[in-house]
Amino acid sequence: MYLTRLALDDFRSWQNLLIDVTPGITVLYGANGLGKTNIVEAIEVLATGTSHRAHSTIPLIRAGQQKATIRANVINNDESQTTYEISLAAKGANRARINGGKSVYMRDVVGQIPVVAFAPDDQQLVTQDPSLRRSFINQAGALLNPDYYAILQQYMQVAKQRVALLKTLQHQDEGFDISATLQNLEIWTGQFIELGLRLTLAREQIIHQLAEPFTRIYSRLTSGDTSARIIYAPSFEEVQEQTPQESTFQGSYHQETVGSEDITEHDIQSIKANISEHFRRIYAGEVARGQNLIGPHRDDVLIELHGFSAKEYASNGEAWTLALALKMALCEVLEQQLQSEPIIILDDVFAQLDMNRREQIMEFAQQKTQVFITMAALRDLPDGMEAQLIDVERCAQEQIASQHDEMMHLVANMVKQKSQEQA
Ligand SMILES: Nc1ncnc2c1ncn2[C@@H]1O[C@H](COP(=O)(O)OP(=O)(O)OP(=O)(O)O)[C@@H](O)[C@H]1O
Repeated sequence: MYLTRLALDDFRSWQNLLIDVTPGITVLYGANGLGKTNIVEAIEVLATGTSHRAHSTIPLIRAGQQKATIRANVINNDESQTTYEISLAAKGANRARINGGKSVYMRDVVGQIPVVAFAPDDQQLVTQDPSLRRSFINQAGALLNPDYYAILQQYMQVAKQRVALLKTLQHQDEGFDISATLQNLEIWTGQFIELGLRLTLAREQIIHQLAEPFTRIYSRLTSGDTSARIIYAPSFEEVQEQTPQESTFQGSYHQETVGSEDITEHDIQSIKANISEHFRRIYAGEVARGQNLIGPHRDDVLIELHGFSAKEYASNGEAWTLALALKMALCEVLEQQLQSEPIIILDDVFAQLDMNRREQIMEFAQQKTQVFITMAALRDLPDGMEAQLIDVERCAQEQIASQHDEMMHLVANMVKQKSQEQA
């Protein structure tokens, strides 16, 4: 699968952009701040519904506008063509279209185009706080599990409603009859557990799929270090109790982790009952803080090296290689599951990485059907690499020229209207 055309309207810095691309390597080059990352970020958002550098839709929409549109023509494995389009709204629901048809949900488009992006700050996946690892697992989930994105959206919605109710309870005056609000909270808590558990089990399955290739690829990148592990750490500890994945912190590690497909209906009912019980214990604290104190929005993925937490112990170089192995593991799992190579994005990786890592990433990417590379200066292009070159400064100038034309057209129309009114 590969892209042949990308069109953006009011996405980040781009009022309008239209680029035609070919399979193989496409290099987007130009000075800092021209909008190169914005272009590849649009591909990532179209593929996964999210961006690794934005937590909401607002920053993705051009400043002062209400809506951003990303459109791409894709050639599928059977050589047919599909046009995918998503519209991100500053207010209200985001929408999507396939082949210019009727408006559909974002979830109908998300996951259709397999894309994995590599960036120099990927090592933060290992060293920084859990929200980055949750973003990674959400993107992986959107690509690997057709239900994942919809479950995540519903969970976030219910989590928001539940917080609103907790805050209402927090601010009730003494003597106020709170029984109706409590009843309401009970209903939302039930839904929160239901959706939260589905999300937790989906995430567990994704980490289960990634675990073996991650360890193997890390070993290959480091010429034989087999100690790298990823372990899912769900906020709903009740799931882990039911499906233990041993960490090397506590002793010997079992290569065979438990996937969510091994969990029976009986297990699920018992996990739900235990989570409900947990909520009863923390309920007063939730009201006091006005927050959902447990749930997948507090999950983490532990990354270990030599039995220690990589977040605390890994060197910069090790952290970068761990992150690289994680992204490459996702590519491998996607490839096996979809029988098609994912599209690869290498965002500004060449200028900032040492020669060894540049070579590792290039060797990997050069075998893929389509690769997008952004770079400030063409001199960073590895010697002998054949690529389609896109001058982003020229794209930006064309955009300014078309804005100018549009403005002149508007002014001309206004003058015409005025003179007609006077006549
Ligand atoms: N929502 C937005 N509306 C308007 N402009 C935006 C928006 N979001 C980002 N920008 C602008 O986009 C520009 C950055 O674009 P981008 O990150 O793609 O640059 P780049 O070409 O990749 O640069 P570098 O080589 O430094 O990484 C900045 O000037 C920023 O102000």
